[in-house]
Amino acid sequence: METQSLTIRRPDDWHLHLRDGDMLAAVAPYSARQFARAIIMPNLVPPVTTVAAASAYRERIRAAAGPGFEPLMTCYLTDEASPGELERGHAEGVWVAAKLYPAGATTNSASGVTDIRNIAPALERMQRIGMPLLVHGEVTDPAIDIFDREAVFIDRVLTGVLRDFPALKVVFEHITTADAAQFVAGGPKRLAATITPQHLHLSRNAIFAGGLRPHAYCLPVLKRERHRLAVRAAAVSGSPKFFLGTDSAPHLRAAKESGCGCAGIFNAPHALESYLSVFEEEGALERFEAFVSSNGALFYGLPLNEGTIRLERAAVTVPEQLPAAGSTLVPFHAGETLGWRLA
Ligand SMILES: NC(=O)N[C@@H](CC(=O)O)C(=O)O
Ligand SMILES: [Zn+2]
Ligand SMILES: [Zn+2]
Repeated sequence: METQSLTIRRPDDWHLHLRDGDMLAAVAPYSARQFARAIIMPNLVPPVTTVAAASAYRERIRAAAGPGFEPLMTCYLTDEASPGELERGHAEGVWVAAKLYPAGATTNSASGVTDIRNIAPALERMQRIGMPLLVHGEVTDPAIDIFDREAVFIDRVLTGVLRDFPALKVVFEHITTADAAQFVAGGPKRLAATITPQHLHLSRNAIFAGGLRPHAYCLPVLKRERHRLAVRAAAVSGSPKFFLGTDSAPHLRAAKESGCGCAGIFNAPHALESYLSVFEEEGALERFEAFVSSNGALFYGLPLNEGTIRLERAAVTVPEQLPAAGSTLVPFHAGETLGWRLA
């Protein structure tokens, strides 16, 4: 008989953009409704590079999300990243991890790292204190085709980081390729990956389906079908190295539907249901809970959440748009009907 409902430990989101100000106020409740904790991305303008900025941002998030949601803060690494500041923020319980954006790789990455060698002292310190490195894993070399930038990052950067810092914990964020899935699966235990719902549901054809579809544009860009299938297989494999990280990345409608549209998909409103439909299609419902509620916490060395949530079978139509910051956001799956609902 078909499963009608699923009760699981409260899940966490290991990769989330909440932005700030009016946008933060509009989007935080969607995540807080589903997740107990989230790793908060630091790519604000200006980026979150100091303990004081992270601590103040954490308070703004708590206020916007309400009780029962714990923001886990990250430090944005720049060429000038200070080992002392990283260690202090980690020791004070403000920073859980630090994020590497190769300069120019994605939204608000202009202050990112221009050469991995520049952050060697920071990585050395993080390795020593057990602070994970989170990576946007794409090279920025304009000579490299955009669809190959993740695979080339493995060879040009990630392999060297893992070799030179043999105890550093690394999360390869939002993986999109068979190359990345295979690299993580075959790598050491201290290497893991987050997976977004869009990279499980869509191949790059979605960007061009009947016309140009800005709401299917994110970075790393969607890849060809064989990569989507490999990422799906990794997600439902039961391996503890893969876990939920939505990469929900809100940009107002006008910023997406533009002559130079922003990269990012706002998937927070129905994230869990979206992942669940993938696990159901793959016949892997029994592996859903580990992917969404325990693999990430175990990797980070954090306690598992107390309490449970329930998902039930029901047809839910995702709105075409949602209000935010005096304008609108178009959510992932807009206008589609999903088969599950968070009770
Ligand atoms: N994923 C995206 O397409 N965009 C993210 C940045 C990122 O995670 O790379 C954003 O901040 O908008
Ligand atoms: Zn990224
Ligand atoms: Zn992101």
